[in-house]
Amino acid sequence: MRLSRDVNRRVGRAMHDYAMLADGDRVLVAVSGGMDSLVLVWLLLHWRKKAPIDYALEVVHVDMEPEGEAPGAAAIQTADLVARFGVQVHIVPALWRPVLSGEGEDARGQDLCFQCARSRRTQLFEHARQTGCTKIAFGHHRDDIVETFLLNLTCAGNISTMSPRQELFAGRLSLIRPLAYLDKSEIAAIGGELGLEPVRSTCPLSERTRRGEMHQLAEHIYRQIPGAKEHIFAALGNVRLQYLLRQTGGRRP
Ligand SMILES: Nc1ncnc2c1ncn2[C@@H]1O[C@H](COP(=O)(O)OP(=O)(O)OP(=O)(O)O)[C@@H](O)[C@H]1O
Repeated sequence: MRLSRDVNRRVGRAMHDYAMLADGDRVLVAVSGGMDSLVLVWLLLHWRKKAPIDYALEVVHVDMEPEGEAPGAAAIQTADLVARFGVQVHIVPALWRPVLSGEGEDARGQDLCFQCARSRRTQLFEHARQTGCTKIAFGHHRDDIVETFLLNLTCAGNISTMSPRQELFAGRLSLIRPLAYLDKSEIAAIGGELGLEPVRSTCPLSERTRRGEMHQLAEHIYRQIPGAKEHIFAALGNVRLQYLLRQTGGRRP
């Protein structure tokens, strides 16, 4: 299958703007079984065929519901889908799994989504270290980047988002997001053309998270203001620090 010229150009621009891949890289690709990360695996394989550089891919799924020592149903489905691209998935059983005791919080009142994502990331970092991968590719896209910005703005009181490339551990590990310039709908269209049926999330909280609320808010803004998504995304790279609240009274925050 071929990508449209526009999609191809934006993937290339994201890769280039953030120097995402280099010759000889070993890249861990984090695949959840959702459409975005499945398309990501396909895209990185497709890109390698025509790029002037070569890189190795280690595709990893953190199994949130293992059946004892064996992989769970969602992990098996994910591995089967990725096997269609001729690639094997390494299934890693989750070290930490949420125990629900109410509205998305554990017995100590901590946010389960946050803990779950943090634990999964830690496992992915460790797997990258063990397999000699210096980059981890995630399936986040432009909608995720805008919605994270809205989340941080409205719920955490800061102006930030997830960067298309983020350096960790003094540069020993980079997180990359090659789909950063694509919309979720464009990724779904690619997945549809590839005949992919994503694995349904079995997380009981997936429908009622703060992120879900940010998605609704973003959709509302886009309906009211044409071009708002493009403007918000552009604004994240066009910060006018002198027009923010920078106290100059000598007081340290
Ligand atoms: N269980 C998992 N194992 C490995 N990687 C994961 C897992 N869950 C999420 N990820 C990675 O984190 C990214 C963001 O996860 P998130 O939960 O927001 O997305 P998703 O809706 O579950 O799936 P997708 O982004 O694949 O459609 C995914 O694109 C994927 O790269």
